[in-house]
Amino acid sequence: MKILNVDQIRALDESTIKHEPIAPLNLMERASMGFVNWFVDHFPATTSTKIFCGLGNNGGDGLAIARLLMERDYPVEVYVVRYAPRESDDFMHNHRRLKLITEDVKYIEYSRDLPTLRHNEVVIDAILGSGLSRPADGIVKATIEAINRAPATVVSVDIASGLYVDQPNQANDVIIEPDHTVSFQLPKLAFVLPKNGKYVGKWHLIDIQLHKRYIDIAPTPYYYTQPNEARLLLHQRDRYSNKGTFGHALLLAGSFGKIGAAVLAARSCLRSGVGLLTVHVPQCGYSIIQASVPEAMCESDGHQTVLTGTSRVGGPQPVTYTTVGIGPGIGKAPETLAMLRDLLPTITRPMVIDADALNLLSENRELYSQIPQNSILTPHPKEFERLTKPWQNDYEKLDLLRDFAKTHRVVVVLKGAHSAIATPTGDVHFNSTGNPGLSTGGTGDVLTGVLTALLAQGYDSVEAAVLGVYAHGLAGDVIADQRGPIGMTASDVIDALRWE
Ligand SMILES: NC(=O)C1=CN([C@@H]2O[C@H](COP(=O)(O)OP(=O)(O)OC[C@H]3O[C@@H](n4cnc5c(N)ncnc54)[C@H](OP(=O)(O)O)[C@@H]3O)[C@@H](O)[C@H]2O)[C@H](O)CC1
Ligand SMILES: [K+]
Repeated sequence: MKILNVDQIRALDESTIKHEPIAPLNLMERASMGFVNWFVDHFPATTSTKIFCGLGNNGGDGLAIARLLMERDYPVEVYVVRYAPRESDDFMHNHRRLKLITEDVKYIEYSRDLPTLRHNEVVIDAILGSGLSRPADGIVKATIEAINRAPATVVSVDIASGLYVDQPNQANDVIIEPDHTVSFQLPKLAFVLPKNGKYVGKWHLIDIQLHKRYIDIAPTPYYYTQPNEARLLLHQRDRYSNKGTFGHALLLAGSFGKIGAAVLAARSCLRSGVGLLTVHVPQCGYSIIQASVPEAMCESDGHQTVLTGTSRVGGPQPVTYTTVGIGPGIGKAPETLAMLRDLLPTITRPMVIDADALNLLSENRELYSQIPQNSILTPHPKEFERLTKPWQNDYEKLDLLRDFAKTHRVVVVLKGAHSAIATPTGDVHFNSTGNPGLSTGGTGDVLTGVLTALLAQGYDSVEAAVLGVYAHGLAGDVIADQRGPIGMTASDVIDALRWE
């Protein structure tokens, strides 16, 4: 699913109005009706509801929503925040329509006009929407602050008032902190950026049948992975296939005290459909791998505690493997760096690079040019900062991410809420699965195993990253549904992986 910028969202509205065709007011009615249907599903008709409206079309939505909820007998109070002398046409029209059914519309011009908000009430925030052009100040700011202070449940229409759709807010901007955002048709970039979490809450999309053709041809680098899109990426297995069909992966993982990382990556690699797996670990890990991952072959390194790449016991060279994954638990010993230096030029196919392998790269940036094209790198934000440089906000981080992927012609999976997958062409796919339960040791090792398995099976790097990250998050969601996110382990995630 595409994520469009604010100008495109405006043009999409206009295109819908022109091509459907539909009057702007009727489009507003359709959007408001969609919101109300969502609201009715979530809050009973006894819910005391206060709607705060601005003077633009977001406020127009709020007035239409007020009328539609009153028609359904919700106890609704309407407040118009009068911050300017100007009102949009569709605001005015909905204002007139509302006045036909109630005289009781209140106006907020000064702080003393603000009502008291109680915990058992719901506030609908329709003050400012995608038309935000400057920080909230004056009475708008005071109203937002009062809503944020209140114990009431808050639902924002389209986007939290004060939050920009696709550009950074300043640190001292005053922004609604909603429990829910109910938006129209497509996600907004602001929704998928981790730092905006409290300004978005849970977000929901209402299909208001905006012009499909416009969406189809609109250029954008940003995508949000939908379940059906992920499912379409899945390769179907041929009945006549054999284990050779699904590749032979080599995982270079583990060091003394961190052999568990190798075990987790190996198990998830096998659970993700690899044909054959060889795990290369320091000597101290040999028996552990043999005993705990019997399906894998094991190669012992010449070194007791760290990877050096020497003395592989009868193992073929990396070049003969379909795919190599490196990083989980390897540490940063000088011998391991030397191994990485020797290894990179010998690998011609995309590989998976994670954890301390990324840290070794960031400390030896001359190696960037040796990374095989289309490799998948899986940094968490701190690792990504080491690979690049610090950023001021999520938008700057996104630029760095796209730049890095383009410059080095790699796929970068920046892990976090809505993991962002940047491609060598500069596109970014935001993941739609996963939950805070995944923030626990070992889940990154599991992801490395998953991605290594997908590359070994012949998925291209972008598809492998989009599908693998989606499936990994979905496994976390399945566990969270069953028994909550707290206490989830990386091993649980492996067990919950599904490829169907
Ligand atoms: N397809 C859809 O998504 C649909 C969306 N709809 C709704 O329409 C709004 C967008 O409406 P718009 O009128 O463009 O924008 P706003 O309601 O956000 O407000 C614009 C006015 O507010 C002024 N403004 C901007 N920033 C501030 C501020 N900080 N303080 C005070 N006033 C502000 C702005 O002034 P300018 O000087 O910039 O012109 C405007 O006067 C969208 O969010 C949806 O809710 C439609 O209902 C249908 C489909
Ligand atoms: K709003």
